[in-house]
Amino acid sequence: MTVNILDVSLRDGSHSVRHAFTADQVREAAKGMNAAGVRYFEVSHGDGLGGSSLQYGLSATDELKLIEAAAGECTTSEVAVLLIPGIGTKGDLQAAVKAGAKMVRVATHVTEADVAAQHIQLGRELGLKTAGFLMMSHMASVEEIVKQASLFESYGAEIVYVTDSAGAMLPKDVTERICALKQTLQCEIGFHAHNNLSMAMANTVAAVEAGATFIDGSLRALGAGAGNTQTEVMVAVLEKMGYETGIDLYELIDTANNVIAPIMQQPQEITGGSLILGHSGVYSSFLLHAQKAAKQFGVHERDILKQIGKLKAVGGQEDLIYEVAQDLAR
Ligand SMILES: CC[C@H](O)CC(=O)C(=O)O
Ligand SMILES: [Mn+2]
Repeated sequence: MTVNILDVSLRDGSHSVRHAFTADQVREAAKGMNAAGVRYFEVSHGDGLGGSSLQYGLSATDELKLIEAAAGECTTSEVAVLLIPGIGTKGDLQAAVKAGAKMVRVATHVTEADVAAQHIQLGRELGLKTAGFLMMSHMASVEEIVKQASLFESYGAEIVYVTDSAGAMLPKDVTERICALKQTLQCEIGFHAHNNLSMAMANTVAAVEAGATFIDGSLRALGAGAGNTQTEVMVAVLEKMGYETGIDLYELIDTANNVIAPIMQQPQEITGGSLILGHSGVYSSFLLHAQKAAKQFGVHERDILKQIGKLKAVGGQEDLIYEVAQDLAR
């Protein structure tokens, strides 16, 4: 049995380093992942193509330069990009392909797959490996996820991901969703975790056991909030479970330790803030915005995050974090 691992250190990790990756850092990480046999790894702003902005955070280096740097190191690996319709455009995807991208994951809020039709179709027309990525999957019922995933499949997605953006799911939530998708869809199923409740590895194991064949991880867990399932640990766990990953564990550990660890701006751990992300069901990428707003308005980050969870804020509503902080300060 084979599990395809897609590493998101150079995309989800962009949130964690405040979008400050340099071309040299990306080149070194890409070189290491290619040598280790990682089939796909994602490169772009944390919020996907076109994400560099005041709203989401400005990139230190143009993401097309990062994609080019990564693609230049690939002999067997392929560079993936994330595209959130409305943040990135079809033009951004075409430019990413010119820079060397071979795969696209079109991401929408879990109840809004219909906004992805033309982007998924374009991905297929461009010859890319094309996936749909249902963000904040904890917010929808199993029936709703099946409905939305079926839309992705009908547009041409070859893989549909259940994405635990808030790190709020428990293994039984993952099992239910992946099993229902396996029963209904023909395409492959993927899973993306965040470790805010320390459930990333348990959820990943649940996903694979339920039939998911594409799994995300990041080296040293570099990602938003408490980070993702740690790729090098996941490779070891999957090997012990008897799955083929095609990855050389030692090469991957060396890349994690020698390239990714020195880039990290803070330890990738479960802090009070990231714990509340998982507990209240808040987007992992909201954490650093909440910390900034907390400082600016003299309130506690966890009060902001708890309120954001109550408001059921979704990606794109980062400005609400500052409004909530201002209200709390009053
Ligand atoms: C804001 C985009 C987000 O980081 C995508 C993702 O990785 C997730 O929803 O977990
Ligand atoms: Mn993520």
